[in-house]
Amino acid sequence: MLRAHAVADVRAAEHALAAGLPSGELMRRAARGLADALDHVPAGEVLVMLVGPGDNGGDALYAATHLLDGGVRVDLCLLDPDKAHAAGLDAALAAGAQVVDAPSQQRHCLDALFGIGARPGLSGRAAEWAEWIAGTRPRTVAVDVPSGVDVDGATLPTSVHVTADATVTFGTYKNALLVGPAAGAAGWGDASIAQLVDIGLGPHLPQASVEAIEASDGHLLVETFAWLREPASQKYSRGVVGIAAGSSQYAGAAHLCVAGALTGMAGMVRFVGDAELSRRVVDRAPEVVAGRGRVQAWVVGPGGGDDAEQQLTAALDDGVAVVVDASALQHLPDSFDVPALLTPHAGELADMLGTRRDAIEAEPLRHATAAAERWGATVLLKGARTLVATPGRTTRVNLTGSPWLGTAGSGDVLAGLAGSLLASGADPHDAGSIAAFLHGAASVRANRGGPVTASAVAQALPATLAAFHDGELDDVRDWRR
Ligand SMILES: NC(=O)C1=CN([C@@H]2O[C@H](COP(=O)(O)OP(=O)(O)OC[C@H]3O[C@@H](n4cnc5c(N)ncnc54)[C@H](OP(=O)(O)O)[C@@H]3O)[C@@H](O)[C@H]2O)[C@@H](O)CC1
Ligand SMILES: Nc1ncnc2c1ncn2[C@@H]1O[C@H](COP(=O)(O)OP(=O)(O)O)[C@@H](O)[C@H]1O
Repeated sequence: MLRAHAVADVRAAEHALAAGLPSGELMRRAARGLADALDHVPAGEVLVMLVGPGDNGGDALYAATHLLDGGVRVDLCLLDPDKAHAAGLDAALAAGAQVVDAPSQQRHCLDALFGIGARPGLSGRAAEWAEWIAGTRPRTVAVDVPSGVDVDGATLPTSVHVTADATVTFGTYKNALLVGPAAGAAGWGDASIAQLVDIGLGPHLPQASVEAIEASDGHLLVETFAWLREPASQKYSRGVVGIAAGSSQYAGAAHLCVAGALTGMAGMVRFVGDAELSRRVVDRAPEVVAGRGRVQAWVVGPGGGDDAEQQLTAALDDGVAVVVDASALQHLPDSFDVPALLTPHAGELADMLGTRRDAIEAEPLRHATAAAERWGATVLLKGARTLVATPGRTTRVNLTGSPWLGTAGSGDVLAGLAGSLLASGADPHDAGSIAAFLHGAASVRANRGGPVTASAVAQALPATLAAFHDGELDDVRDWRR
């Protein structure tokens, strides 16, 4: 599991660690790691460092000494020369760095304006320099976090911020490096995710503020699904998932939701719907059993028509876990007596909370968490960085997939898959986050770097699940801006 921590927790851990170390040791470790991460800058090339007034600037100044040793030329733009880290500046100047007024033609840039001490938004010369980066597009690495973003809230300011090509962070990830929209400024392009320099904070860090499942976390499956440890498992001990999806207008949603459910962990899929749709679903997927019966979880709403409300009421009356998707989200009860996983996209969450879609997209972490508290349920907010929030649990962010996954019907596959995991013994938090992980991973494996259909994602899911279980997944993270 990859973990991010809140700024206050990072600071507390830093103090605890630093107390047992020689003065300045943590900054030395950070600077060494930062210099190593800048090995793409060739000897003889000029790197311009934008240096702020705090320790973030200090990291860069000490890193400059290593880079200068290796033959890189370093220009320093000091935001406030009187406040720059004094010992770091002396060391950088002694090693051969030169101070310049402003960045100009350099092709490599280091953003060391502000780190975790940052207030969101830039003004004055910091803003001018961020605009220079945006206009000139040198290859830019941010130190710890891109300057100007909201580090804990993972939002972008209305004013200017730095957009980096990559970020080198220290000790642990920060929310803004994993969660959108801020993570977009940290360079979730080529580098895909910030590079983490281990400075020894680990033993001093408390519970994470945000976490992400990784390709190496296949053990989660065995931990979550008890029947996997039981050779005598049969279809009913694996669990039965009921699907109430599709309508005359959106018949495809029924097929896609069923396809997602069939690829999950459950032993059987039931489908309820009108007679004609049921016949078509079973024609396409003869494994499916049509009609009501005992299930361990329901999926209600994908492509649902006018009867979504009645289907949700019937599912809730069953007293088993439920995935509530799409049109069923318009008929939520005030609270849930059963384990519930709500799977809105930003527009649907906006309707649920009585706000606008752009407000959700600007602050997905806050809104997903607020909705989870409001309904006492797990909220899986779909998007480029899908979030899974549950009261009392560490919010999970999904890092797999690519923008190609934003294709009609892929949400229906996800809802079916999540329902299957729920029926098979996962709680809503694990069901939602493991489903989002597998769904994104399957889309990349189905066609890395190109378009996928929702059906192709469903087809890729079984082998993706097996590879995850066996610890054989390749890199399935978002791979391109
Ligand atoms: N934690 C760790 O384990 C380790 C941390 N390390 C490093 O330390 C970094 C944190 O350093 P830091 O605390 O000195 O804060 P930093 O972000 O450099 O800047 C604070 C200064 O900037 C100012 N300022 C802020 N925002 C502003 C804005 N928008 N516009 C204008 N001004 C603004 C702010 O002003 P104030 O808010 O006080 O008015 C203050 O003067 C951390 O990110 C990492 O790189 C490593 O060395 C090793 C281990
Ligand atoms: N830019 C993106 N990168 C990765 N995944 C994305 C992106 N955009 C959308 N997705 C994913 O695609 C799926 C779309 O679901 P949804 O909006 O419900 O579509 P539909 O209703 O057509 O099924 C979600 O799983 C979402 O997280």
